[in-house]
Parts: sequence; structure tokens; C-alpha cells
Amino acid sequence: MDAIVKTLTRKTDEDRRPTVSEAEEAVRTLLRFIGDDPEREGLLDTPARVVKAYGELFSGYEASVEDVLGRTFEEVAGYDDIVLVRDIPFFSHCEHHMVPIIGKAHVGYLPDGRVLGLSKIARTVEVFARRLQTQESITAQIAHAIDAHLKPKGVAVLIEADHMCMAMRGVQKLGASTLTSTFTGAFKTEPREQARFMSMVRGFNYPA
Ligand SMILES: Nc1nc2c(ncn2[C@@H]2O[C@H](COP(=O)(O)OP(=O)(O)OP(=O)(O)O)[C@@H](O)[C@H]2O)c(=O)[nH]1
Ligand SMILES: [Zn+2]
Repeated sequence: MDAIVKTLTRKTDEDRRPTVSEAEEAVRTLLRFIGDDPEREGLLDTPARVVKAYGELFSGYEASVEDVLGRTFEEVAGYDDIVLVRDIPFFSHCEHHMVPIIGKAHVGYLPDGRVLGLSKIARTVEVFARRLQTQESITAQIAHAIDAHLKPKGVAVLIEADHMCMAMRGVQKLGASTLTSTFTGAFKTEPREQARFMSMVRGFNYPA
């Protein structure tokens, strides 16, 4: 019986995660595909470098938002107003063309007793950005992850980003930026809270 279950659940060859050397071979194939020679001196170490770089650029697949958002704290002297971390820079890659999305995330929430370490907000952005993405998905994933783990009165996420697939190729519109937002709780139901979030993102530029 065990053997049958094992056979049925055994991953097929296609499901298996490729090895490092298989990934490097795929890079060599792409190098040949674009018309270059993977055997020339300058490209000899490139497949290994690309695979290593991919480990960093797509580290979000290994990262867990549960680990990042697992620790919250309460001792904030009764503070219960908006907490906003704005201008969080990120690099992602679009899932359609695998080229960069370069953007900034503004993430706010209205605490309900508990708060997050501020760095954990930026780390949450990293977890989702370092995967193949659409801008809409990153925006929604950040908002819903914070909502689920912290259970605040509301979460607001605004993302502004430039898509290199629209700048370097295709329609070639360098400088066109895309804005996406997700609001939960009070930010969704109360226009005043949403407006306050937007004015904090845009408005308060304290003199240096
Ligand atoms: N909604 C959304 N679309 C995206 C995002 N990133 C890239 N795209 C779009 O995905 C679409 C893919 O369209 P296709 O027609 O299948 O691909 P394509 O022929 O390469 O399209 P062009 O970019 O218009 O040349 C394009 O319109 C891209 O601009 C994103 O984050 N969100
Ligand atoms: Zn794209």
C-alpha cells in the first residue's frame, strides 16, 4: 500500500527542482539563443554568476512572511494612530517578461493595540517583491499579509512603479509609472482615513 501511495505521489521529472548545473546549462542555452558564444572567455563564468544572482533576485520564494510578521508588540504608550512607512524602494520582476519592475511602496496601518517593528514592513515588501510578480499582486499580498498577521483596524498600501517591459521593449514608454493601491478595514470603509493616508504619503515633507 505504502509503495502505491509513494508511486502516486512521487514527483514527476518535470516537477523536480532543477539542479544548479542544470540551471547553468539553461543560461548557456539562452546565451547561444541570443547569438553569443558561452565558451568565449568573458562568458565562461556568466552562467554561474547568473544562477547566483537569481538566488538573490528571487529570494522571496524561500522567504516566509510568517517569520517576518510573527513578532508584534504592544508597548507604545497607547499610540493608536496611523503608522506609515513610505518610500520603501524595491526591485521586482514582472511575471510576463522576467524583466525588472522598479518601484516604491508606501505601507500604512491603523493599529488595534499591537504594532509591528518598522523594519518588518520593509521586509514584507521584500518577501513579495523578490518573486515573479504583477504590481497588482505585490500590492494586494503586502496588504493582506499585514492584515492577517497583525489584525489592525486597517491597512493601506500604495505602490508606484516603473516596468522595464514597458520602457526597454514593447511599447517603449520610459517614465510611464503605474500606481496601485489596496485598502482594508477602516481605510476601505472610511474615506477620511484613506484621504489621511494619501495626504501623509504625499503631503508631509518635513523640512530637513
Ligand atoms: N496588469 C499588469 N500588467 C503587466 C504588469 N507587468 C507587465 N504587464 C503587462 O502584461 C502584458 C502582457 O501582454 P501580452 O500581449 O501577453 O505580451 P506582449 O506581446 O509582450 O505585450 P507588449 O508588452 O504590449 O508588447 C503587457 O501589456 C504588459 O504591459 C503588471 O504588473 N500588471
Ligand atoms: Zn512585463
